[in-house]
Amino acid sequence: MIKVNNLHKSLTDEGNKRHILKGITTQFEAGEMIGIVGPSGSGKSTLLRCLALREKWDNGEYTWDGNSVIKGGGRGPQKYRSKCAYLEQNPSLIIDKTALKNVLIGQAGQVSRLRRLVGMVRSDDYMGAMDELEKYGLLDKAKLKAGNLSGGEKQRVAICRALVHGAGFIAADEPVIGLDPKTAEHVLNTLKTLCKEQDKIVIAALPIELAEKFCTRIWGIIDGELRLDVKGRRLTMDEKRSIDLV
Ligand SMILES: Nc1ncnc2c1ncn2[C@@H]1O[C@H](COP(=O)(O)OP(=O)(O)OP(=O)(O)O)[C@@H](O)[C@H]1O
Repeated sequence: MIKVNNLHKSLTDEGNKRHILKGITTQFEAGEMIGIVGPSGSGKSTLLRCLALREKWDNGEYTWDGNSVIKGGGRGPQKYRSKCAYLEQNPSLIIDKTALKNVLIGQAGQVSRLRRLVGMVRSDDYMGAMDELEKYGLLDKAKLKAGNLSGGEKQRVAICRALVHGAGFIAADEPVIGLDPKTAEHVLNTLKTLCKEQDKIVIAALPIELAEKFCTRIWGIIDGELRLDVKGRRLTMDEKRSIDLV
């Protein structure tokens, strides 16, 4: 169980300090797939980056299975960052390295800088990476340079990379934007299966119709506040109105 209490985050834009997340309090647990919906600029990406320990918190408490990760500000220790993965709209793969190498090296933020720098790979890592790529139908792409993969393949390589390095929680920022509907469904089904069969936690910023279709829970965020927290289902007009989505 992950608990967030009173998360605050401000950002400075051209010298002006803006309060972006205003006291987010929530909790979530293994197996949940949560869709975050809300208008543009409401704070979805910032919340995801804070939850995945990719950005410093100004204030708030964060506990993971009862253990304190953040108390006050900061970004939390590496031990916890390695349990969190952050999937971006366009996965940050190293384009001139193979899919396999990308999986082995890991993502900055999740894997320690030293390990990425040294690029040390054990035979167990190699086998684990190949197993994971095979599970996601990417075995024949393992030796291809990441720059030559399609958008959906890149996103699945990023998911493999997260899992190989021990992610229990994946925060995904609009992971299917720009993908055709069939590929988008494939990526979202992959994430859904991870939650259902491997007890992972996925929290993803998604268009409302995809959140309704794929998620077990929906959060609605507006102006940095969590206004809606319901089971995954079609939202009513009143609920959509409450987060300015009609
Ligand atoms: N680095 C930054 N410096 C200053 N302000 C920022 C920074 N990043 C984001 N913001 C501001 O914080 C607010 C929330 O941004 P965020 O990207 O979290 O929203 P969002 O809901 O994900 O938006 P979208 O749906 O358009 O991606 C916006 O007003 C944005 O302009």
